[in-house]
Amino acid sequence: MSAAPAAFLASEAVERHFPRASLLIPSLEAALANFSSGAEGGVVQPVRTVVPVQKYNGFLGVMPAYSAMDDALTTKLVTFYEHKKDSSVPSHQAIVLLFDPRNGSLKAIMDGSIITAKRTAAVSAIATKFLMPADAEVLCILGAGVQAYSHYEVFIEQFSFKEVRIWNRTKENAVKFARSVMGPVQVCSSAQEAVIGADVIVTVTMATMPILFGEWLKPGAHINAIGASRPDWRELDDEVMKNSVLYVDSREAALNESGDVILSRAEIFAELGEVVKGTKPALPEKTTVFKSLGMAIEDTVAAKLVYDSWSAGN
Ligand SMILES: NC(=O)C1=CN([C@@H]2O[C@H](COP(=O)(O)OP(=O)(O)OC[C@H]3O[C@@H](n4cnc5c(N)ncnc54)[C@H](O)[C@@H]3O)[C@@H](O)[C@H]2O)C=CC1
Ligand SMILES: O=C(O)C1=NCCCC1
Repeated sequence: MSAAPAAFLASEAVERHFPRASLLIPSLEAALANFSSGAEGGVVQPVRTVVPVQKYNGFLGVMPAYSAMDDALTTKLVTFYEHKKDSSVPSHQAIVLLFDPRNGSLKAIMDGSIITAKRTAAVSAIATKFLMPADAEVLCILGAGVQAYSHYEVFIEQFSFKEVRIWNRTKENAVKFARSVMGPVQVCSSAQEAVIGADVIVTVTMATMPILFGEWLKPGAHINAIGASRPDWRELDDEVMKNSVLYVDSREAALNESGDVILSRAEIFAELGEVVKGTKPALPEKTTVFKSLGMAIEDTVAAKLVYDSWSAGN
């Protein structure tokens, strides 16, 4: 007897079954809490394997995870390449494979790019809910790529900022961003101009050297640091790292993969999952950094949501 053929869910199907990042927030909060509960949480997730493709300035990441609570088993394959200006392909491309945990059969192959964009933004929204200052009014986004759009969408839905600012290395793309999203966005000519006075900052660039400097920060600001996922890459300078309370998605990943954490030697205060569980405090009155590396378990719960909706014929 052979297993039923795997379903293929292209990006249109994934988008249809996962139209808004916020749909995933409850399952992601549970997954983060389970991840930070050790064996009891039932999450098995090794630090991802990353294969450098040095000749072409690219990387292949392999991200497997199993969640006993969700009874879901996946692996994501993701490539990320330094974006060439004339490149017609996105800098990040991904697929997620969903297996039947009972027997190992492959159930679905699905586009992973939308999942990556939305689940990352949803996790940042969770961190922001806990860590942003009480009276946050100004949102600042540094970067204008895929993650900038997904973060904007969920942040605008979940919070009520009075002002949104964007800066991008290539101003043209910041202007394009401001023109294509729903609400008003102020395009800034420098990162400093965008950051000064901001309450919540999202760094979503492919920078390998700091683009956010501590001397610009408003005390009490919250930063979601999404880029710089290699041990020798930075988005934040030492002053940001040393003068903030540092939250991470995974301690193990941060100490292996994050140049901002490793090179600054900043002390990790808590995993976001510990805050969700209530075993570590959120300190929204302090200046806080959430250093996100991205976790396979986030893809697992997203893939399950998509597959369950698809197989129910929604
Ligand atoms: N933490 C997580 O879970 C995830 C993190 N990421 C990371 O988020 C970042 C953004 O990803 P995407 O939006 O998908 O990429 P993208 O290629 O769509 O956008 C990258 C942005 O960075 C800018 N940029 C490129 N080089 C730069 C530099 N040296 N200095 C300043 N800006 C620069 C580009 O102009 C562009 O606006 C990347 O670092 C990516 O690896 C991506 C997926 C998940
Ligand atoms: O979590 C992910 O997916 C990624 N994180 C860092 C960069 C590549 C994709």
